[in-house]
Amino acid sequence: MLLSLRDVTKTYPQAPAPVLRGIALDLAAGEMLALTGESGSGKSTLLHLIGGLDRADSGTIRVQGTDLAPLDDAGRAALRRGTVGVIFQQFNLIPSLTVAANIAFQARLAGRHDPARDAALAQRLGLADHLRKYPEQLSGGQQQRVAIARTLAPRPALVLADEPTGNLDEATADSVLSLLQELVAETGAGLIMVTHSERLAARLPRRVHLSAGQIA
Ligand SMILES: Nc1ncnc2c1ncn2[C@@H]1O[C@H](COP(=O)(O)OP(=O)(O)OP(=O)(O)O)[C@@H](O)[C@H]1O
Repeated sequence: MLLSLRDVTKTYPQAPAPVLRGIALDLAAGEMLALTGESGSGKSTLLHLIGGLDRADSGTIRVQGTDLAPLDDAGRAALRRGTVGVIFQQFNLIPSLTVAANIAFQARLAGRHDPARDAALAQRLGLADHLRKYPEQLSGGQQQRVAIARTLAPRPALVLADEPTGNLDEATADSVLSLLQELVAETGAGLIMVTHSERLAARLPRRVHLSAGQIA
């Protein structure tokens, strides 16, 4: 199993109640899942735990069989460099780097930089004519396509996307999600995408709905 969660619980310090309770979830390689739920239901928190950006209080999270609980910060960072790729709503590109250098960034950190892979991704994502530009010179849709290329370049086994099209208009969101799905499918990775949009959730084969910190 690519991803396996059992009885995962999380309470933020000073919070009156747990934000996640008894979460169990399996995701197989190649599976794509939409994570929905109302604002504050714990979607981003769950994604952060899976990506090793934060720690669960109890329960187990395994990525490709590796339990995240005993990993130190370096171990978690290594997981995000190579195995788990994260795409954010705000793109999070590095403003001082060109598009080409942004695309290469993650794979370089992972020691897996492959210029041919970068070129192929740039071509597929319609970025080939923008490689020498800087992020601020691109539209939102173009910036998110750069972020997708950066995340997919090292061939992560699991892609986590937190409202990846939340800052884009409907038509741009549709085309960016199509590209993301196609490219993830080609690598056989798993995908978990947080979305508020019924329309976008319906495009993924599987949906998990969070309600008040539990899977409904
Ligand atoms: N770092 C934090 N410290 C304390 N409380 C937090 C923290 N991050 C989130 N929370 C709280 O945890 C709950 C769940 O937040 P989370 O961001 O996971 O929800 P969400 O479902 O992703 O919401 P949204 O759809 O609005 O992004 C909320 O009540 C939020 O206020």
